[in-house]
Amino acid sequence: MDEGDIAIMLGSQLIQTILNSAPFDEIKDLVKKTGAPVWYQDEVEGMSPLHAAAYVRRPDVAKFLIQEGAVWNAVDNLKNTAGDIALSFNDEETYTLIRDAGIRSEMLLGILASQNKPQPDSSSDPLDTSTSNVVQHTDDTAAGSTSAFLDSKLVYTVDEHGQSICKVKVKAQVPKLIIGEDGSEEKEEEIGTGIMKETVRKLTEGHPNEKEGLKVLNVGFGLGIIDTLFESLPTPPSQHVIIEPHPDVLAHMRATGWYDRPNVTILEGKWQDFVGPTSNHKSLEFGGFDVVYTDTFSEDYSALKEFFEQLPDILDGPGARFGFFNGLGATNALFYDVYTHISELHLADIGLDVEWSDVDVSTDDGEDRWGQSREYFNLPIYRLPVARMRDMSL
Ligand SMILES: C[S@@+](CC[C@H](N)C(=O)[O-])C[C@H]1O[C@@H](n2cnc3c(N)ncnc32)[C@H](O)[C@@H]1O
Repeated sequence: MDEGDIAIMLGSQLIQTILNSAPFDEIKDLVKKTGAPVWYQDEVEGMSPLHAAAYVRRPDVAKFLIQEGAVWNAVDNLKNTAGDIALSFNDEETYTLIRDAGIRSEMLLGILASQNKPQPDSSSDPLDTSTSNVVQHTDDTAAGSTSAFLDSKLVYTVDEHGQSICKVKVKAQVPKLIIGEDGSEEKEEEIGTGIMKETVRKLTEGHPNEKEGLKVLNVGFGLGIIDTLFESLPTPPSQHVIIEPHPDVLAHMRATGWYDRPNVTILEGKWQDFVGPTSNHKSLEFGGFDVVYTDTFSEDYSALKEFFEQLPDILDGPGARFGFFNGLGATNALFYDVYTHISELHLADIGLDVEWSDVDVSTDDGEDRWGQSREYFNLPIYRLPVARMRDMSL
C-alpha cells in the first residue's frame, strides 16, 4: 500500500467513525495518533470529515477538525459545504463554527494578498488579482473575468416579455443573457429591479439633502435600472455621476439620451481610472457624494474591497450613504454569509458601519438577474447593505 492508499483508507475510516457518532477521543486519536487526513473527501459523495461532523450534528468534532486544518469550504458532489449541511439541520452551533472559520481564513488570505499586492505602476491588471478562495475558480468567461467582459460584445434588446435585457456574445457566438430587466409593470417584482428599488429607497429616504437633490455617484450603468430610479426621485439628483467603461454600454447610454440629461456626468472608463491609487485623472474634482453605489459585473471581491478603501475620500462625511450589489458568493448560503460578514468587517476597518436589510427574492419566477450564463443568485434572501461613515466627532 502506498502513501495515497493509506490516506484514502484512513480518511474513509475517519468519516465512518464520525458518522457512527464515536466518542470524541476516538476521533481525536484517529487524527492525532493514526494520522487520518482531515482534508480527505471520498470519491462517491465528495464527503469530508467536516461534512460528516455536520451530518451527525457534532460541533465538538467540527471545531476539532477545523483546528486540525479541515477545509471549511470544501463542497461535496452535490455542491454542498459542511456549513450548508449544518444549516439544513438548523444546527446553529456547528454552522457558526464553520462560517467563522471561513471568515478567519478569508480575512487572512486577504491580508496575505494585500501584502503581496502589485504596486499601482505594475503592469499587471489589479482587477485580476484575487484574494479569495470562496468562489474563486478559474473562469475566463465574460462572467468571471473583467477583461473578458469589457472586451465582449453587448447587445441591448427586449425579451419575449417586453423587458429590456442585455446579452453578451461569447466566443461561440451564442448570445447569453447576463443583465436583468428594466422594470416593466408586470415584471416589477423581479429580482434585479426589486433589489434596485429597495436599494434606492434605503440610500435616499430621509437623507438630509433629499429635498434639495442628492449628489449621487453610481459605478456600473448596466441597464441603467438604478440610474433611472435615481433620476425618478421626487427631487432628482443635483449631480449624478455615472462611471462606465464598456463601449457598448456607453453607446447605448448615448442612444438613449443619458449624455443629454441635465446634471448627469458620464465618466467613460473603469472606476479605477477615476478614484484610488491607479487613477490617472487627478485633476477631476471628486468627492462630496451624498450617495455612492457600485455594481460592477465580473469584478471580484478584491476589487470591491479596493473600492471600499476609496470611500472616505468620496463620501460626504457621516450623513452620506454607500451601497453595493451584494451578490458575491450568492450561489451558496455559507459563502454568501461569509462574504457578507467579511465586507462588514472590511467596511468597519475603514470607518463605515453597515445596516443590512433582508429582501425576499424567493418569489421571482425563475428568471434571475444574470440569466443562464452562470448561477449568480439562487438564495431566497438578498442581504441589502447600506453603510455610513462613523461620526468620529461623537
Ligand atoms: C450589472 S451591471 C450594473 C447594473 C446596474 N446596477 C443597473 O441597475 O442596471 C455592471 C456594469 O458595470 C460595468 N463595469 C464593469 N467593470 C467596471 C469597472 N471597473 N468600473 C466601472 N464599471 C464597470 C459593466 O460594464 C456593466 O455595465
